[in-house]
Amino acid sequence: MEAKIAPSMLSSDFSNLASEAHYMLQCGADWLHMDIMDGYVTMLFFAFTIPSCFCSMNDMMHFVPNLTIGAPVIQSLRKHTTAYLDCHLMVTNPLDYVEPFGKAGASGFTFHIEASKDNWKEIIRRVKAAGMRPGVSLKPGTSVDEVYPLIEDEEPVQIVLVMTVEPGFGGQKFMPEMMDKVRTLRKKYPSLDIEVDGGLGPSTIELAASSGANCIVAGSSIFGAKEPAEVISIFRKSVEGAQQNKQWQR
Ligand SMILES: O=C(CO)[C@H](O)[C@H](O)COP(=O)(O)O
Repeated sequence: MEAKIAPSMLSSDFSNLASEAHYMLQCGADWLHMDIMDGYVTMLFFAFTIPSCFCSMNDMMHFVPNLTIGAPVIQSLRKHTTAYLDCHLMVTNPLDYVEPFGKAGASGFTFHIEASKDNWKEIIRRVKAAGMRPGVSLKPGTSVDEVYPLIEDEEPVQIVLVMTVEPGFGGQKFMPEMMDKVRTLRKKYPSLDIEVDGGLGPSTIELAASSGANCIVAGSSIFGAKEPAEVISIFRKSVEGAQQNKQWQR
């Protein structure tokens, strides 16, 4: 599988998003990874202040404890680049976001299995109808077999994003135990795009690549480097080497 290196724009300077995006592409990035988080700080506020008769529990639940960007930012960035915008939706109701993200110009729409147990078929159908590439992500505590039905469906997801940290924040420590999921997926689905996200850097890329990941998301290690192009190049070499030798089979 082809290597796709996707800097996480969560670590960029949001006040200069377009120029940061151009810089990453100049440094050799294939995709730009956009983290969409719905933030549950407000949920606690609302839970204590709004009587439950005004909104359902589902309306109050949010997926991650951080609030980032939404479709308007994707729409603004799209005016400045034709790059593949790899959108990772860490939100409670992914179906509500499909049309706005399609219209905004998102390229990939990756939603969480934990937030879509009842409606993933409908989400995939609408993502494709909106012209985006569907993907599914799983949190560290979720078993990998939960995503098999979405890969084996007649309208399948085209990428699986294995979280290697708890979703919510950049700069966390890579969880090597998640590599069992990556190896299992790679052995079962040799031509699937498998993405890893969280704590990837020069010291963790070999393990991720040799387990079978071909799409690499990294924020701190790329944006924090003196030479981001060098880090991107290290990632690419690791993935290409591992894919050539099929290292996960050993
Ligand atoms: O999805 C994310 C957090 O939920 C980020 O994309 C991820 O953590 C990347 O950041 P870093 O490379 O700094 O760990």
